[in-house]
Amino acid sequence: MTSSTTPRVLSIAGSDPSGGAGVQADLKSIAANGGYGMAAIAALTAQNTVGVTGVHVPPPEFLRLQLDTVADDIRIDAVKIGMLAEASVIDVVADWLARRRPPIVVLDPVMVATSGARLLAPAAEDALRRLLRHADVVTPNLPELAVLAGEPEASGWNDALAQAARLATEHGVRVLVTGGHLGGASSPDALVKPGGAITEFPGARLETAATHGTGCSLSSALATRRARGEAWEIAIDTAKTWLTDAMRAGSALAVGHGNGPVDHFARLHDEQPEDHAAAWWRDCADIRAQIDALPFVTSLGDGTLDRERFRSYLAQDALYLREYAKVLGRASALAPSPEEELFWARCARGCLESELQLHTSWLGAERGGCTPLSRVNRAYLDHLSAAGPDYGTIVAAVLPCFWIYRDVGERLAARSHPEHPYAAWLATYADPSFAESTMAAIRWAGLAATRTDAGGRARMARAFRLSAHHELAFFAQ
Ligand SMILES: Nc1ncnc2c1ncn2[C@@H]1O[C@H](COP(=O)(O)OP(=O)(O)O)[C@@H](O)[C@H]1O
Ligand SMILES: Cc1ncc(COP(=O)(O)OP(=O)(O)O)c(N)n1
Repeated sequence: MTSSTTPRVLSIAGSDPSGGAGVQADLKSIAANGGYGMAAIAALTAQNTVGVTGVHVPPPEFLRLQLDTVADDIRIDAVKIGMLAEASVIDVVADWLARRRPPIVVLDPVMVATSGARLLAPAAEDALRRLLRHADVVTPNLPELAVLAGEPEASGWNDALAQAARLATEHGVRVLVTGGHLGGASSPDALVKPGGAITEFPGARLETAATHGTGCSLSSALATRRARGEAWEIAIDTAKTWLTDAMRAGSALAVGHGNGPVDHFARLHDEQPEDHAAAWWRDCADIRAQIDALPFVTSLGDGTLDRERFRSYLAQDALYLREYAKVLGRASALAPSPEEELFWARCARGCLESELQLHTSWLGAERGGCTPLSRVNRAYLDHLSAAGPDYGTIVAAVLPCFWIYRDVGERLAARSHPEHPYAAWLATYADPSFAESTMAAIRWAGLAATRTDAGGRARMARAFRLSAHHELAFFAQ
């Protein structure tokens, strides 16, 4: 059997037949954030967007059977725990975690629905506190935080942070306190660690009724993103940004008459990673047309390019690649997931190998020193080194080098023939592994655009276009 990089995420929670909260929301959230979702049902509710009309708790032993049966067959990378309803159910989950704990456990301590209905028996609150020691992160809203801490509800955000710090330290668990129940213009969240270290995630409050299941959706997105290798702080940031987009799009779903669901797949409708990259590509069509028309490119294609001119291009290319590799190294260091980290690191290595190859096969043995860096090359490299400081802007800035080189190279390679004076060089453009790397770089840069906000996307678009300008100047020098 082959192994997959798609994390398998199990929700242990209650069912919401209206699809906005509970396991139904969890499964959508897990899928929308790049995981494979599974669900063991701890309780059933009869509810809609207006309220809860009933709760039914199946025998806890049947939950134990669901959990063991799934774990007997499937590697579980992360668990998200939601509504557990009663102490006997919580005890089954605690016992299962003690026996077969998956590496990541996110606990959403569901107690009361927005509509006011109780989803946890008051007598089960102690059992839920005992479950905290099995979790990596617990994600209470303000009323839930107060119950877990055994204190009155916090009167403001600073009060909530202090309460979360006490809870985190007492139980040795990270607390992601969510600010949806705060009044005012903002809806911040904060990660509070045992010992009291706080990382805040600011957020503007949206004026929307699409708030049903926000806590469920956030906690399962967080479990999924962490299982994809993002550090806790990055995973919270990306999950919250995703949820905000899903909430914003929720009202357009027009589901129900009360507090409607979020649109978990809002990005599927209107924001594919490829869409961003395609827009940047379209936006530099004028620059690409100028590159195609350059004497250097046309004469390389028809074989009339002057030898010295070609050699000087290769010498600048070699100098460029050494510095470009360092920028790719920065992208790797800032990458939010291990896959991206590895990808950019491999590209950096590939550049250094190509630079070496240029010397061994085309330029002669000596590296550096002989050919001075041209003014045009310096300007391009300065632009790349100054890109950032965020990951998205750096990967947008490095992308045109992949993409334009691949695009121009494809057409040049097609003009080659056995007698072509540059046939050996044109053959390097047809390397399928470079085509694959280019596709992957486009995908990762596009994904970075979906993770950031409008300002970040504008910076990425500018960085891409500016790099395309430098590509033009590089070919023209
Ligand atoms: N009106 C809103 N605008 C923006 N974000 C919100 C809003 N309401 C809730 N959120 C966010 O949704 C997530 C869940 O929040 P919260 O309402 O505190 O939990 P729960 O749904 O468990 O009651 C948090 O990230 C919170 O900041
Ligand atoms: C079955 C089920 N589980 C959990 C909830 C509560 O959802 P949550 O996201 O915490 O908040 P609201 O939907 O109540 O705003 C639920 N309603 N049903």
